[in-house]
Amino acid sequence: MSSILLDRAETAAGTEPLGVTCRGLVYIYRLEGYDVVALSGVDLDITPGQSVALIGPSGSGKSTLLSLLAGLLPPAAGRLRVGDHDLVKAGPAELQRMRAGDVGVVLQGSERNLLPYLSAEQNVRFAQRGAPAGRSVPVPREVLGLVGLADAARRRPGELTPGGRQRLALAVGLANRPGLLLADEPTSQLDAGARTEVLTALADAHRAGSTVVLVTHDPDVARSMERVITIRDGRVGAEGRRGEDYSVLGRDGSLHLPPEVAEALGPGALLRVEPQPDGTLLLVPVDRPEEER
Ligand SMILES: Nc1ncnc2c1ncn2[C@@H]1O[C@H](COP(=O)(O)OP(=O)(O)OP(=O)(O)O)[C@@H](O)[C@H]1O
Repeated sequence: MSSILLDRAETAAGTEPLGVTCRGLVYIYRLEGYDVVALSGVDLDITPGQSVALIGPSGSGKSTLLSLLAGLLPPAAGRLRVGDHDLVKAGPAELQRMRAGDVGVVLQGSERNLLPYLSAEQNVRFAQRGAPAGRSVPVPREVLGLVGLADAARRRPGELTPGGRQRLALAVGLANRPGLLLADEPTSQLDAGARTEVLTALADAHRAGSTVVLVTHDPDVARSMERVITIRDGRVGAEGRRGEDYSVLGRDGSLHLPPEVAEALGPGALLRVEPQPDGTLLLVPVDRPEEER
């Protein structure tokens, strides 16, 4: 797959990779009669240029977090910065400008990102029409080349394979050379070959200078990212880096154990915490006193 945008020095102003800072981020869906707390205090830093997978059980808050990063949902509490944008203070005009230039969003399901009656090239051009004044955008065929669709510029989404459509959705997300690319389940419902195509396109986009954050249920896709963040019960519960797993201490002092460990111990298990001379911590399960059983 080709490689326009590969030289960061050549990228235009505003296309530097963007970082993300979340502090105590809360989001609540307010329904008639009751509230659903989807995010309950997310603390997360993503440095510019990182590639990050958000994984976790269904309903844990991954898509909600991605929507907040995209400025599509407003935080109920906490702090959220994407590059220079303070998403707590930003008004609708700034959020729209951000999505039109700095942040590319690929929604779940390729068809939600594409206009079916336009060719691949026209879809990319359509996404470029909102680019901020002064932003130099690549010609659509170059963006298509980045996702391996240089030869499909005249085809409509319906004439592409499922993997091709998903790569076109990525091209639309990359149309304005965003510093942050957000993608929700970009490989779901694809066969192994198409999944590899999409992963290659994502890797090329990452190398070209975008920070990449994606939501996935696919462990192979997650492993292809530099960091794997596990969202549990609306907050960051664990993190994986270079094949090593870490638990993350919550701001309320709570600690999620790996699910298989938590399941083996059972809820309410009593653990003695023993700091070790080498700086590690030992958690020792102990029996509850007779009178508590
Ligand atoms: N539009 C909505 N209205 C009300 N509640 C919602 C809405 N969208 C999500 N939720 C609830 O918010 C919580 C988090 O949902 P979210 O979709 O962010 O989780 P997820 O980890 O992305 O799940 P999945 O992996 O199934 O997509 C869940 O309890 C869900 O039921």
